[in-house]
Amino acid sequence: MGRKALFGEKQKSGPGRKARKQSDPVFPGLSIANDFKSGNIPTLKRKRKKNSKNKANKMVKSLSQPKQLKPEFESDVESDNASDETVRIGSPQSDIEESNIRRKVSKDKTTEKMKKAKKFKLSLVPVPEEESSEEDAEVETRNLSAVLEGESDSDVAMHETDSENGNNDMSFNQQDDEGEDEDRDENDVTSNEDSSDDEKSSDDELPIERASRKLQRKQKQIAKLANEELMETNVTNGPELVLPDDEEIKNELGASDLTLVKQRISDIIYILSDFSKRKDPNKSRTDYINVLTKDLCSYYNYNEYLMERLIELFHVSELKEFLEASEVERPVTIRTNTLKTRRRDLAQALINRGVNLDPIGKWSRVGLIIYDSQVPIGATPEYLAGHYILQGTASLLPVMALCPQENERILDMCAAPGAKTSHIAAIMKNTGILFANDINTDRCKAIVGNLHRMGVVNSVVCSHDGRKFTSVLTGFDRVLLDAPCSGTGIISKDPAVKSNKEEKDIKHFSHLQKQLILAAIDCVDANSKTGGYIVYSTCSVLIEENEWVIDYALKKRNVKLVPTGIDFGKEGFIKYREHRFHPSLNLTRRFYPHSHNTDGFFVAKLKKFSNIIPKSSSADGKRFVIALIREM
Ligand SMILES: C[S@@+](CC[C@H](N)C(=O)[O-])C[C@H]1O[C@@H](n2cnc3c(N)ncnc32)[C@H](O)[C@@H]1O
Repeated sequence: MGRKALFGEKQKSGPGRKARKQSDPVFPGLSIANDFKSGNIPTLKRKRKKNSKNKANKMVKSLSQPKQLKPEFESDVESDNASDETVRIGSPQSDIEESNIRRKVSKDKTTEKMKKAKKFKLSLVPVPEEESSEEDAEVETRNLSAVLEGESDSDVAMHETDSENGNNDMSFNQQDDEGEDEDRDENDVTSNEDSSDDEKSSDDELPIERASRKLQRKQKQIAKLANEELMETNVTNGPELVLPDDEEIKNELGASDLTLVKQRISDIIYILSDFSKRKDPNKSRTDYINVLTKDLCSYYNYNEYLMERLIELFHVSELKEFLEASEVERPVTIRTNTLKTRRRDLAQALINRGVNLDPIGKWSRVGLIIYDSQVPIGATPEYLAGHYILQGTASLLPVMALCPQENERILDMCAAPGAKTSHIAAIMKNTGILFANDINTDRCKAIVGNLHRMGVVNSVVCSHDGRKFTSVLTGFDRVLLDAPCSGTGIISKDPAVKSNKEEKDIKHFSHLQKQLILAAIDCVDANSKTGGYIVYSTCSVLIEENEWVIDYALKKRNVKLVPTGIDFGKEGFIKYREHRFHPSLNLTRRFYPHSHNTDGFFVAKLKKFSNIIPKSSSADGKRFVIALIREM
C-alpha cells in the first residue's frame, strides 16, 4: 500500500535531467588548452589533471569541428539580441563571444528568475552573491519547493522536462546551469565560486566537506534573508495601520478588490499578537477586534455572530488558520466494511482500478485515504458490493470511542444516513442487536439502503424523536448520540453554514442537544455487565454545542467523563470566558481542520454509574422545559 499504481504509461516529456543532451561547450578562454598543450599545469593533482586533460581534449576536438547552435539556443540569443542572426561559430574568438553572450543571457535570466523565486518563496531562497551561487540557489529553490509541496524527485524532473517543452527560456537556463555545474565539478581550477573558501580550506578537502561548507553558507544566507523579510513585514505593519471607521469599512466592502482588507487582517493579527507593544496608544483592543471581525466577515463571507463566536474560541493567529482550512475540502476517505472484506484486499482491488490510496494512519485499521482515482469512488463494483463506505476521518472517532462489544444491545440515537451505524455493526460482527433511530423518516431510508449494501443484519431501523426514546426502549449497554448540530466543523463541505447559522440556531441546537443527551443517558443501563457508556459527538466546534452540553449532563445525571481512548485531538475546554466547566472536561476531545486535517469534531465519552435520576434535577428539568417553551 502506499505505492502508486502505474495505470497507463506516462507521456514522455523529454530526456531526464541526467540524460539531457548538453548544450555546446562554452570556453571562457583558451588558456587552459594552451597551458595543457604546453604542459604548463604543474600544481594540479592527478584527478584534476585527468579532468583537465579530458576537457582540453574535448576543446581541441570542438575547435576542429565547427558547430551550429541548437535551435533553442538560437531562439534565445535572437530574442535577447534581435540583430544577431543565427551564427555559425567557427573560430575560438567567436566561441568566446558566444560564451559571453550565453553567460550574459543566462545570468540575466537567472537573476530575473531568482527575483521571482524570492518574491514567491520568501525566506527559502538564498541571497545570490555570485553567478554560480545564483544558479545553485535556483536549482535548490526548485528542489526545496518541490519537497515542500510533497513532490518526489521524479516530479521535480518532470517539471524540468515540462518546462523544457513549454518554455524555451527555462530550458535554456536549465541547460546552461547544468552545463556550468558540470564544468565546476570537472575542473575546480576554473571555478571562482568557492575560490575564497578553497583558499582557506586544505587541498585535500573531501568533496562532501566542501559541499557541506557550501550548504552551511547557504543556510546562513537563507536565515539572513528570512530575518530581513520578517523585519520588512514588521516595519510595514503595526504603528502605520490606521483603523477605518464604520463608514470607511462599508465603502471598502462595496469594492470588489479585497486586497486592502486582507492586508489589514494580517496587520491587526500582528498587532493583537503582542498588543501592549504594537498597539496604537489611542486605540483599545476592542477597536481592533471590531475592525478585525468586520474584515474577516467580508473576506471569508461569515455573518458577524458566528465570527464573534470563533474569535472567542481561537487565538487570533489560530483563527486565521481555522478559517483558511475551512475553505479547503478535506481528503476523501473511506472505511473498509470488515463484514465483507479486509482493508488489505480492498486496497489491492482499488489499486487495480487505478485508485491511489494509503491507510489513514496508525490509529485506524479500517480507514483509507484516497489521493486520486481514475474511477468514481462512489460507484466502483467494490462500493456497490458494500466493501466500503465513504466516510470522513473524524466520523470514525465516535464509534472508536464507543467501543462496541459483540452481543451487546446498542442504540444509535440519531443514525441517518447510517455511516456510524454500519461501523458499529461491523465491530459487533453482526451479533447482538443494534437500534438505528432517526427522527427523519426519509433519512431512515438511507439507513436501510446503507445497511443492506453493507450486509448488516443485526439492526432495527426506527424513527422516533430521540428525546422520547425512553418511552420506546431502555436498558442499552451503549448509546451513541451523534447529535444534530450547527455544522461549524464542516464548513468546507457546507459553506452556507458561514452565513446562515445565527444566534437563535446555535441556541436551538444547544437546547436540543441537552435534551437528547439526557434521554441518551436514560436509555443506558448503568448495571450493564459489559458497558454502561454513552458517546456524544458533534461536527461543531462551538462550546455551546459541546462542553456546555456535557457539563450540563454531568450536573443532571449520574454520569462521569472517561477517556475516549483516542490518543490525538485537543483537550476540551474547562474554562471559556466567564464560564467554568467540570475539570474532567479535559477528557473530551476536539478535532480541527487546521490541526488534524479532519472535519471539526467533538467527542465525549460518559460512563453511567447509577440508574437513579438525581432529584434536584427534576425541578431543574421543569425549569429547563419552561425556559425552552418560552424560547420557542
Ligand atoms: C449528524 S446527523 C447523524 C449522522 C449519522 N450519525 C451518521 O453517521 O451517518 C444528525 C441526525 O440527527 C437527526 N435528528 C435530529 N433531531 C433528532 C431527534 N430529535 N431525534 C432523533 N434524531 C434526530 C437528523 O435527522 C440527522 O439525521
